[in-house]
Amino acid sequence: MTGSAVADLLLAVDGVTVDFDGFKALDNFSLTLQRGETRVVIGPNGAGKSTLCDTIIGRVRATDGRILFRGEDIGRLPEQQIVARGICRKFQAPGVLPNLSVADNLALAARRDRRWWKSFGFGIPVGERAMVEETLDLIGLADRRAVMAGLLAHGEKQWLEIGMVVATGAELLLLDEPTAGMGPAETSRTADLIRDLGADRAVLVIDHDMSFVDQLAASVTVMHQGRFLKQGSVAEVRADPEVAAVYLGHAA
Ligand SMILES: Nc1ncnc2c1ncn2[C@@H]1O[C@H](COP(=O)(O)OP(=O)(O)OP(=O)(O)O)[C@@H](O)[C@H]1O
Repeated sequence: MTGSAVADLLLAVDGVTVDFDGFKALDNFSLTLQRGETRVVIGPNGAGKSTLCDTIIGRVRATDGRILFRGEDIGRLPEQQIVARGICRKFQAPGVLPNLSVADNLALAARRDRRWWKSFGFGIPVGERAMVEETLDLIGLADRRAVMAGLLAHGEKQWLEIGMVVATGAELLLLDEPTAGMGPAETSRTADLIRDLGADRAVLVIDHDMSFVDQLAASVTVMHQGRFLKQGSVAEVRADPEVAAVYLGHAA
């Protein structure tokens, strides 16, 4: 590996096993992500995709193996410290605050001082305000900034939540089924948004929707029974008979 490739290595999941009382939800699983890379993780139900995200964010502990973020072993850190290091996860269900405006939801996410209730009434610091403006443009909701988040359409709520992950300043974004419940037009806009998330971050996406995965045009990792099965382009993965047997066969 060249020096710059090492410098750009953001995440290394290295031989991780998660053993739930003898059942291996992850089994010697490895994956690396460079800065600027988007990776989609697919696999049939129970393949271990959520457990992978849970383990990266510190909700589940690896029984074996290491998780390195920017070279630091984060495998034993509590979740808040992992988030403070620059990893943020968006869950499938939207988690926006419905009675706050779009801009205020982003402002909360952008807060460096997490004791936001102490300072929320005293205005938003300049750097955080800039982050809110940047994120509003990125997620295409600038003209909806004053709308209460609870009044947004389903797709808009999902984009706001992706924006909230971005506004934390995280370098590694974990997106769990960002297109859940969306129609084709919203799905396609979500693919555009994720592609736009920028060269400075890394994005790990879990999704079942192959048309969305196609549109993302990102590298795909296929998991099966907690193990790495294949990695390649969507076309390579689609053409792979082993993948067809374990994943596409189930999905059809
Ligand atoms: N806390 C737990 N205790 C025991 N088994 C668990 C636990 N969490 C997950 N598992 C099991 O580990 C396996 C992997 O689950 P996981 O949710 O990571 O799969 P997944 O690929 O995300 O599946 P899906 O696509 O259905 O969400 C499953 O068989 C699941 O039942």
